[in-house]
Amino acid sequence: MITAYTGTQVRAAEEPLLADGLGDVLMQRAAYGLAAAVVNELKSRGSRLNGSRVVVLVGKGNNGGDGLYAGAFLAARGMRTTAVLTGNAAHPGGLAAFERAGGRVQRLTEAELPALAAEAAGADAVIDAVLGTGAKGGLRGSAAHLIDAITATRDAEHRDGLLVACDLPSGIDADTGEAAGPVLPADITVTFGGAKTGLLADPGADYAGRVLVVEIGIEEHLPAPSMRRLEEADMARLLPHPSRRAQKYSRGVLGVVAGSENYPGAAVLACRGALAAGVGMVRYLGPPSVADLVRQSCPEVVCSTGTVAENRVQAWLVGSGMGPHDHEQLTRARDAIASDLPVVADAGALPALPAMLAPHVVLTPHAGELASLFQRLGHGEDREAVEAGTLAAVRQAAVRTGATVLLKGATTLVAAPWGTTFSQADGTPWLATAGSGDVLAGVIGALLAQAGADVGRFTDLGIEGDGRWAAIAALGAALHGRAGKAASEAASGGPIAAGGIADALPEIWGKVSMLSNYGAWKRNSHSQPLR
Ligand SMILES: NC(=O)C1=CN([C@@H]2O[C@H](COP(=O)(O)OP(=O)(O)OC[C@H]3O[C@@H](n4cnc5c(N)ncnc54)[C@H](O)[C@@H]3O)[C@@H](O)[C@H]2O)[C@@H](O)CC1
Ligand SMILES: [K+]
Repeated sequence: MITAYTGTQVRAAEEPLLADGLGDVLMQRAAYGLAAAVVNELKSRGSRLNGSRVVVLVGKGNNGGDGLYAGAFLAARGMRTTAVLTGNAAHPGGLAAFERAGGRVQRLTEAELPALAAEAAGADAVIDAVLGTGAKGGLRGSAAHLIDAITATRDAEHRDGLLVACDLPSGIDADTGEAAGPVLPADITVTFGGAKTGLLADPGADYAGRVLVVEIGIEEHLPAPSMRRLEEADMARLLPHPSRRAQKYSRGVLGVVAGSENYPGAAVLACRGALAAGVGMVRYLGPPSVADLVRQSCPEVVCSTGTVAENRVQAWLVGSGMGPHDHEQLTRARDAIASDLPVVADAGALPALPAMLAPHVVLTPHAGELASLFQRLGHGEDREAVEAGTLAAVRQAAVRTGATVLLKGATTLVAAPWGTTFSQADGTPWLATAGSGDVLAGVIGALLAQAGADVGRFTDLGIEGDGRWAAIAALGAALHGRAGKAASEAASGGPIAAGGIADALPEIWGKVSMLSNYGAWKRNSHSQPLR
């Protein structure tokens, strides 16, 4: 599991060591990890280290101190290293070490700015150490102008020197991932003690590139993470496995209220997603013409008639491919939400939600749908505002609705109404295709239907109480993302259609389970009932 923390959490974890006078030791560890990452990356690019040109952009705080000590390590390895001091001061110990190692120091002035920007744009590597967790707002003044000029020159001259962010890209909010000004987009972010939440939420994640965590000795003082990302081993532990005596009803039945005369395909894709994700049975409720199509496309699905109350299921999926005029379907969606069973509410169900929901209701909006939801709740965020602050938006939506909210995007975020947040980035941009969300809703619905009463697999991972609904939604996003990626890879990196995501999913599930000893134990352990 990748865990992430707010800047405040990391700084609090540093406190006991700072009190013991270990501040400089922490900084040297951080700087050494940063320098090592630069060296490794330059080597993997085939660059010669000796004589290569490195520019360190240095702010006046400890982030700049990290950058200066890292620059000193690199200068000592024979790199031609320049530190550009963007503030009116610099970390004294770091500056002295940098100069001792033979680094060149330049103060940023308006007159020098164009030459320094050109030097940085043409360098083999730039270390961005202007602002870290102590930043208040984004880059301003000459530091902001310098970043703009470096970006413009790199673009104009097609330069691709390595860009490395020290702890986080300067100007990104460590907690929220918001960017309040220009930001240099990094190839790698080397972050210290633990990932910062802002690196795992867009737009911060967009600017961070690959995130490497360097241990500096504060880790045992960190509290419970403020954000988590499920990796393969976690997925394997959370995936349900049928017990030897399982039968279709005990494995979970998902009721699907989706599709309409206008969008019949959404019902099919939602059912295909559910069937691929281990559910015992799918029951479909909807207009007869859509039911016919579902029967033809997925003969495994049982098409039922009647009301929600008349159909026995363990969870509901409602809303995919439904519009505001599909009154009968909307009534079913509302009844399902009121049923006390776990529900995934997608697309057309989102405008029909009651004011207050519960965490076992999982909403799956994209940014535009979340903005509409906010507007109905009487708050003004538009789509742009949601995209500029995805983490704050998803958390607010969860708090305001009381539901678990999954915000779809390049980085998918899931927030429980209190506490737990997940960030998954398992997919490929090819997943942005019509019907992809219907498959995702089906996958999450199937996992909700299989949730049962076994909370042990969640608490084993430190996920308590109602946080498990968010974990299930994150697991669904992880499976969906990886299946999409696998489908594209099977097409040599080419495009995928939504149905292909469902087709690729069982193999992903199998591989994830197989790679985990826990999964193997669970499959072979006949005395362990699922539910
Ligand atoms: N505290 C510690 O012991 C450690 C800190 N580390 C590094 O220290 C960083 C945090 O250091 P600091 O608390 O000094 O904070 P920063 O280095 O992030 O920045 C704080 C300084 O920048 C100024 N500043 C804040 N916002 C600004 C803005 N928008 N424009 C211009 N100047 C602004 C502040 O007045 C202050 O002087 C971490 O990100 C990490 O890189 C690491 O060395 C590990 C150990
Ligand atoms: K930085």
